[in-house]
Amino acid sequence: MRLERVSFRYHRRGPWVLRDVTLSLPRGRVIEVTGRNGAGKSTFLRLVAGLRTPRGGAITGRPGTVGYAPERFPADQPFTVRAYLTHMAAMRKAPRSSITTWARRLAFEPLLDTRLPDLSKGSAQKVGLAQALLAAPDLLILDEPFAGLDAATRDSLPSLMADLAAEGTTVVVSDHQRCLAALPDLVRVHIAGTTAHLVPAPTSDAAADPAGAPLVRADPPGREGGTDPAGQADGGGRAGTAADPDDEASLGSEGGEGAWRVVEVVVPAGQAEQVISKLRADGFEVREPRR
Ligand SMILES: Nc1ncnc2c1ncn2[C@@H]1O[C@H](COP(=O)(O)OP(=O)(O)OP(=O)(O)O)[C@@H](O)[C@H]1O
Repeated sequence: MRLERVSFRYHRRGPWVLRDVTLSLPRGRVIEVTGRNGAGKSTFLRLVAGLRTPRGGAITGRPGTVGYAPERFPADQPFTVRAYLTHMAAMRKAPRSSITTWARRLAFEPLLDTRLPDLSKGSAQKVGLAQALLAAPDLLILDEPFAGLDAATRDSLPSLMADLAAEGTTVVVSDHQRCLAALPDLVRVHIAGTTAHLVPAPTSDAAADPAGAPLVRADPPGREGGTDPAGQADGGGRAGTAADPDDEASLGSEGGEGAWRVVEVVVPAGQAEQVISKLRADGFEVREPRR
């Protein structure tokens, strides 16, 4: 997959989050995305996942099957874990057996008949991970997957990712805690000041420079708009829940592949919250019309 001069901001006149980012994400590797709070890690992941479209530049070579787990799993949905994953498996044409496979592997099988809102944060994270894994994605994108996990699951996750990468999946992971640092062959993308560098992992031979000499470097003109709106994030990870309803350009139809379309969905009032939760869980942007 390649990002070619990719630029993105959430609002037409807002500050750039990423500017002219050019880099390639190698297939079949685990790619760790690092950067300070508000640097743009989640934004980068949403762009890579195709949940947001670049304002400028293009992303090419995205594999066909993409799994995405947001930073916070939207657990406010009135389903049991089993019903939710069954729905997700059907949507992604994944075999139902994949539900048990991942429930066992991520150690939440006893919770399959628990309602999503009743899950602990860590268990909800596991369900979020499982839904991303159901369809055996070629591109797996995980936003801070280690947060809230118990030690056993946290420890097993890096090797799970390495196994998937060995089978050809490109695994892109944002990780504050550097839980992946010990993985051999780790590729690292560091985001700072509207740019993203592809850097050698500290364990790699090429990493003689501890700061990580950039292999490819974007050319950042600096964040426009002056202020860094850190803290205005949409609550973490749900694609596009905080877009400005006036900002049609936030649909990102210009530049990049896979333009978005706006469709209106009319549902019985009593089911609206349920449908909204479902759509958001599936990674779609939901905007409610102004009253
Ligand atoms: N939906 C949104 N609408 C407007 N601005 C947003 C939105 N989501 C994120 N931002 C802004 O984009 C910038 C990058 O945010 P992002 O969430 O990508 O950073 P991050 O590196 O993932 O942060 P953290 O480490 O805190 O999770 C921040 O300035 C943030 O306020």
